[in-house]
Amino acid sequence: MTAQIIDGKNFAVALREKVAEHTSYLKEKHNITPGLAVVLVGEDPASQVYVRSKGKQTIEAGMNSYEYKLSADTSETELLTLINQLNADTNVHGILVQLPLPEHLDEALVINAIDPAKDVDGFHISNAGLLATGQKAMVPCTPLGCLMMLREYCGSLSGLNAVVVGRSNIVGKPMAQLLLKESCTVTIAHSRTRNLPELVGGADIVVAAVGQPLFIKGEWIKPGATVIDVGINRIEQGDGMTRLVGDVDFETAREVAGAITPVPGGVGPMTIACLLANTVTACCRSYSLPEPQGLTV
Ligand SMILES: Nc1nc2c(c(=O)[nH]1)N[C@@H](CN(C=O)c1ccc(C(=O)N[C@@H](CCC(=O)O)C(=O)O)cc1)CN2
Repeated sequence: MTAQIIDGKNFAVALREKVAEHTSYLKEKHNITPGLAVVLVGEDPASQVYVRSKGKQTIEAGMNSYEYKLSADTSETELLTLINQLNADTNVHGILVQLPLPEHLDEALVINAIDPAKDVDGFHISNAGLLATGQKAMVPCTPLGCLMMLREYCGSLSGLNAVVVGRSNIVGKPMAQLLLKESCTVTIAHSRTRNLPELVGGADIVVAAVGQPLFIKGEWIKPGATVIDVGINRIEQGDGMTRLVGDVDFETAREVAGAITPVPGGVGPMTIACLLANTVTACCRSYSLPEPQGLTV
């Protein structure tokens, strides 16, 4: 059996279309344009690419994009002052601070300074708590994108065994909460888990977010399982070139799985599409307008 490839690029195109449709509805019916502010501190090359892409896709969806590029030596006070200004700005419905931050900045302090209603990354402690208690939250973009694709491929997830490999606040933990909310039986594993091949072997759904290239092997996977690979790792090819791979050994896994996301072109494109979706959701909530179907869970 060769797995069906879950094409995240197609999913992202469809989601961005929904976002653009609702944005134009908000403009026409309510004279509101959703606005997203993205803050980048420093010159990390990958972050610069992601931030550029976020700005471009925000504008393409018809929303307002506000970019703030701060030098790597920006102080915590300067960054918090900017966040407070954005919190108070009624044209800004979503605020995002690109991660990772330079080491001298306290990530938790910075994230928790964002107004939770504008926290379109869903990283604020209030949103994490709301999600963990099954209440309406801003849902982190990468897990949200994974869940949207899983629902489409598996239909009902109720009763399925799901293993999330990875325990980060950004992906692993919220992913596990979302799957639990879908009535999956969820196991959170990580790089130190002792019987990982055995656990993965019992899973109908495997979400790999461990941050280690090719960590999960095809022979661990249960035949027919759905595999979602969140990893984005650049590895040396041997000829001086680098190649992007996930946390799953795609070539062996695709021979066993029922469906699998590739890297690149799987989860990654959905992350930015979900960010746009969260911005529209945050905008609607801020005006107590009905939320559009299909932009969140
Ligand atoms: N504040 C945030 N910081 C970071 C997040 C986040 O969600 N919020 N996630 C990542 C980076 N990221 C978005 O910010 C992101 C990563 C990857 C992709 C993507 O489309 N990847 C492509 C491959 C791209 C490449 O060639 O390098 C793919 O997988 O197909 C989009 C967004 C960390 N920081």
